[in-house]
Amino acid sequence: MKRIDSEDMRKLLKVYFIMGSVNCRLSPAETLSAAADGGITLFQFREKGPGALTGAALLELGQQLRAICRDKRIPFIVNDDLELAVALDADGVHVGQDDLPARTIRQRLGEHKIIGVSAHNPAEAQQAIADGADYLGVGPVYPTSSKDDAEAVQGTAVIDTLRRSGLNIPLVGIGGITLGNALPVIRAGADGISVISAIAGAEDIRETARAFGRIIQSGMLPE
Ligand SMILES: Cc1ncc(COP(=O)(O)OP(=O)(O)O)c(N)n1
Ligand SMILES: Cc1nc(C(=O)O)sc1CCOP(=O)(O)O
Ligand SMILES: [Mg+2]
Repeated sequence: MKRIDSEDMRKLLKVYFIMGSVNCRLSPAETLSAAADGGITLFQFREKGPGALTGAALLELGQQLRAICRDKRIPFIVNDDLELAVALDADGVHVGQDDLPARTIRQRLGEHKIIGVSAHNPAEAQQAIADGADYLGVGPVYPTSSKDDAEAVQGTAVIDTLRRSGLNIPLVGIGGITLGNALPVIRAGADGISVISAIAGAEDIRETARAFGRIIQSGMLPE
């Protein structure tokens, strides 16, 4: 099978929800189901941070969330962990600058799986593309409390810089994105937004996911 087409990838990035058990107010299954009903377009299982599950419990949760994504027809991406991704037959893997190189992931998974890479500047982005990335995650755009070791806040300027350097790869902004500040991320050149807390911690998860979709689709804030 062949690599995902760039235009299909851009569509998947529109409302990219990321979470693990530590991010959830409700159970992870309830959280993901509600977000899926609200129209998220892509999901990343990121079981990370204090209290994160390991071993059999990690695998069990992964299987549960994987099944929900299959049922709702949402591609399922695993963060960092290539072996977990293989065990869960994930649709792809996301890696950062301190993780396994995208080239290694591509060699192991083949052409048909989705590979995302975090990039913070044009040099990292160019390397990711050369290594076979299908999309970039760029951030933190705004201050975030969901990642202890996040880089310095970059604002939307980092996305603008990447686009002005001529990069046309599908790209998603990440870090501190909310319904109130998502639009400038898109206007700077991102194809979508990637969110943990604004959806996982929302009072109404389904409606919040839906509202992100409306903003990204219309390029406008709701009335
Ligand atoms: C879509 C997306 N973008 C960026 C990241 C961050 O990846 P990384 O820098 O490897 O940090 P961790 O998430 O592993 O802590 C991401 N996960 N997803
Ligand atoms: C997982 C992650 N990566 C980041 C990066 O900058 O690469 S910021 C981040 C956390 C995003 O969570 P929230 O939407 O709650 O701010
Ligand atoms: Mg990582």
